[in-house]
Amino acid sequence: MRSTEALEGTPVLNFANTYCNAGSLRKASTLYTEAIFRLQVGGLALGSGDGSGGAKIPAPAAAPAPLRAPAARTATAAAAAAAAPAAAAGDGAAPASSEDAYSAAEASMLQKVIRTGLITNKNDIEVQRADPSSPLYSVKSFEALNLRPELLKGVYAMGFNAPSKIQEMALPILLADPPQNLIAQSQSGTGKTAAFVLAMLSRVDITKNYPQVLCLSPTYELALQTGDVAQRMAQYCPDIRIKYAVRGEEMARGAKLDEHIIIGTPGKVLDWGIKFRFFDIKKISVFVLDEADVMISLQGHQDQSIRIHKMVPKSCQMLFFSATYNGEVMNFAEAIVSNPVIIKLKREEESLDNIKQYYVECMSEESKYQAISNIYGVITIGQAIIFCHTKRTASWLANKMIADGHSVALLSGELTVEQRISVLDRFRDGKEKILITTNVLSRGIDVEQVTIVVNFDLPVDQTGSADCETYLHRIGRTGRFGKAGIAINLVDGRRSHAVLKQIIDHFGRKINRLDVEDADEIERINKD
Ligand SMILES: Nc1ncnc2c1ncn2[C@@H]1O[C@H](COP(=O)(O)OP(=O)(O)OP(=O)(O)O)[C@@H](O)[C@H]1O
Repeated sequence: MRSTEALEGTPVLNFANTYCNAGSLRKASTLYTEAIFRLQVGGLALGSGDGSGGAKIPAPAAAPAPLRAPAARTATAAAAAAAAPAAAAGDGAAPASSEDAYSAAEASMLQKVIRTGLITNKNDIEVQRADPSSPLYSVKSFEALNLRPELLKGVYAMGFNAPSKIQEMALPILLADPPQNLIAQSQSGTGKTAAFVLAMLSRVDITKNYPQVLCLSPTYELALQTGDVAQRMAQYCPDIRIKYAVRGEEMARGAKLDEHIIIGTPGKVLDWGIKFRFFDIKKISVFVLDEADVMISLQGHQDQSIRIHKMVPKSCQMLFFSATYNGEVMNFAEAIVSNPVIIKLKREEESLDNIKQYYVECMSEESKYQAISNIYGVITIGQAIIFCHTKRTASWLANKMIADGHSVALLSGELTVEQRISVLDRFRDGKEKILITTNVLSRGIDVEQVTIVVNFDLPVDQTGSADCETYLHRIGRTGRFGKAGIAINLVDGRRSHAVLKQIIDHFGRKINRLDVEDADEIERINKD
């Protein structure tokens, strides 16, 4: 992961490291936010309504065109006039250079930061069992699991009343005696981490002062996040000790770990377990691979994870968890985990059913901006995400909106993971109402409170054709879980019209035209 490494050694990270090691990434991310603001890391334009949040604000110039009646609640007239991004001007569908490559682990981390609760999934669970003779259980309550009372108390203290769908099926397997191996897949936010953390904690034998449970995470941040869940769940079990094996954590030569649980990244765990022998890997009885697809894919940490996997004893319980597994990775997982039970929670199909889609005819980048101003002038919008094709357009738009008095967060691919986390943290907490972003946020991230998604530029692939999958992911950010959402597509020029038509044809859904100079019409989109 590029960014955290690059920041290591800076005051920002050292300060936050100290905090993270105390076990709370959430607190750390707040510190990052503050530290980042102080240091004004280049490229981050993040502002509040008064424009004082460190944003780069261009000087005001042109006023926006007025709305037709009843224009009583027009947007602030002091529009800024930063130079419009030339590359995109006149045709929002231009296939400008792609940016924002980000890893599945980063996406998962951002997801965890922005999500506030459990995602309830009504879809079916598929269970494949290697040993058909052993019966299948599911639990409807945490009491039924016969947990230590202190652990049960911790689960309830976290606000968990009943197991989630995946937990119903996974927990009996995780806690089974004799232990069973498990490969589990279910979408992000469905309670996987909580499930395996509960298993990790309940498997600890506190009479033995050495590591018994090893949990591997692909990144420093994810390891800390998992540790944070473990510490909260074990808040009434002070006798259970957890150690992070992540960068920044150092041990004296010859020292031995007496913690029960190690949560860490593969490189550090290899160093500690094999090179320095700070713990005896042969005594590990539970091995958890979080984000298993990243950990065992060829592009991921396969070599290191497999080396560790090979060192743990055969009798060790193997638990692989992931939101996704591609076919190859699943085959590989099945090959290295003996007799696994495989649980899959089918993903709820993203659908356009409860999203009202509109397009707005625009002449230029400026008129796209005007369209947004007019909409904001008429209806009250909770939180919105605006997608741009390039980071240049995104930062141009952010500057203009900030200058217009909006509270705007900007998230683009050039930000470090810490910066992205802090931006999302603030947006989730409602500190900014508008999030302007590129495709960095289009996939996999659930922002529950978003009511409007604006495609400032329609999503296109390398050839300039409609990227319908990305379109679905983007507008799927709104209208989740039965709530109605609104998607507005700003269209300028021949090419972007052609892209819009491809999207309409692809989904077979009408996208209505919205006249943003007619306040009545704008008001109606909020009511229909
Ligand atoms: N049984 C439960 N009841 C209520 N909330 C829960 C329950 N289990 C987990 N949660 C909460 O739901 C959210 C998502 O849970 P969790 O992080 O375990 O999901 P996940 O599937 O591991 O997600 P990801 O794939 O992003 O890692 C968290 O805020 C967690 O505290």
